[in-house]
Amino acid sequence: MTFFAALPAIIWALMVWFYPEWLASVSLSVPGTVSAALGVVFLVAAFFRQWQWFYWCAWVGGIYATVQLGLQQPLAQEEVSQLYDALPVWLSLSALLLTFLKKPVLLTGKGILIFVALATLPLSLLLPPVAQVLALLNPAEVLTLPDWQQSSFAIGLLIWTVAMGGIWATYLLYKSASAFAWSHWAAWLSLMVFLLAVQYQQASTWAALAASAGLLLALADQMLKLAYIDELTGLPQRRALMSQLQHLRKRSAVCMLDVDHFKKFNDRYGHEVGDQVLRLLGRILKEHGGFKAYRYGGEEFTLVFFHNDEEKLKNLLESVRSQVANYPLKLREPSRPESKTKGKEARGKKEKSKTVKVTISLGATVKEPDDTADSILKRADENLYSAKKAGRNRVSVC
Ligand SMILES: Nc1nc2c(ncn2[C@@H]2O[C@H](COP(=O)(O)OP(=O)(O)OP(=O)(O)O)[C@@H](O)[C@H]2O)c(=O)[nH]1
Repeated sequence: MTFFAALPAIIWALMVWFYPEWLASVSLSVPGTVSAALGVVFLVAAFFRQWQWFYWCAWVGGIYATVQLGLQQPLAQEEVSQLYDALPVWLSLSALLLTFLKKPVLLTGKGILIFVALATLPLSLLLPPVAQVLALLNPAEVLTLPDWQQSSFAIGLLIWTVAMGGIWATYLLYKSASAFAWSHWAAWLSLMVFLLAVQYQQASTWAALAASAGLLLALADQMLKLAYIDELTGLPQRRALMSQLQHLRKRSAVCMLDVDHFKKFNDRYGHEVGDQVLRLLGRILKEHGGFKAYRYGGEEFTLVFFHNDEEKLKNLLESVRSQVANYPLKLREPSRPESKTKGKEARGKKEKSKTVKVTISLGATVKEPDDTADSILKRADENLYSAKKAGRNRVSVC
């Protein structure tokens, strides 16, 4: 789903491919459209203190400014054509570097330096010697196949864009990347597509707008996650649950679930190991299927079922309970050696690990016609209490 941040770039690429005449016919006459779009991303990112977005805004802004200053004349001029050949190299190298660079917080010396460099370094391409060197590396030039020269697109550039874009997108899919990571790919793609569509009026403006829209969508996704997703387990949290419970279908059921003796567990193995248990539980619930899981708070989770078949409900909950109870959780020895020498000795030996098991109790109830969010949660909680009272590590449904 995080792929949606790339949609503006994809739409822009499809428009260039299928309806280039449409691009020529629509005039973006409002002055400063791109500055306004990047300004919105800046403002929203600053408001929510999402500094990482600033680097990509600077990257888009710097390249857009360079294009405006250097590429608005006929490509036949030598300096302009050198800049045109140098741009794909610059775009690709800097985008990859920025993706993999460990970025500091913006408001530090290093952060500000990187930000300023991203915004201003592309302007160095306007100096003929720099553009000349990069133009020599131009992969598009190397890949240009003479027979295809008649095409309206620069074929070498197209092959380069598809190849690099494809490898990058496969990597993002493989990594189940965030919307933010997709927005980087999208910003790069938007600007590469601009180079392919350089002959069309206002292509650079459309490209920068598509890149900004991708960044803004990724920012919206981040905001939703901050508001609705629990960081520790990756499950939706209480706010999302309450909104789901407001629109519960007629046939549904709710279950409250709680880790048994979690306080003792925390006291014995430490809070970090406790967190490990909660993360594991989150993963089991997410992967189990048959319900939607939420972290209610602390060591309590809520499951929402979209049916009210009690038999099916009991079987599912029993399956979750036994999966958790039988999961051997491997713990690293918590005690760290006091001295470096001891540490080395310890690392030389095989790392000791200990296996522990945790159990959960579950209380569920099916929806009644006049139930509210609070009343159904209260009944599920009472059933959870019964399961605890009956000895824990069990399911109570009624
Ligand atoms: N590690 C960790 N512990 C948490 C977190 N949230 C809540 N806890 C701990 O969960 C424990 C809950 O303890 P209790 O409510 O007494 O429940 P319990 O010990 O599980 O006992 P029963 O529910 O009766 O089986 C407390 O010690 C909290 O500090 C968290 O995010 N991480």
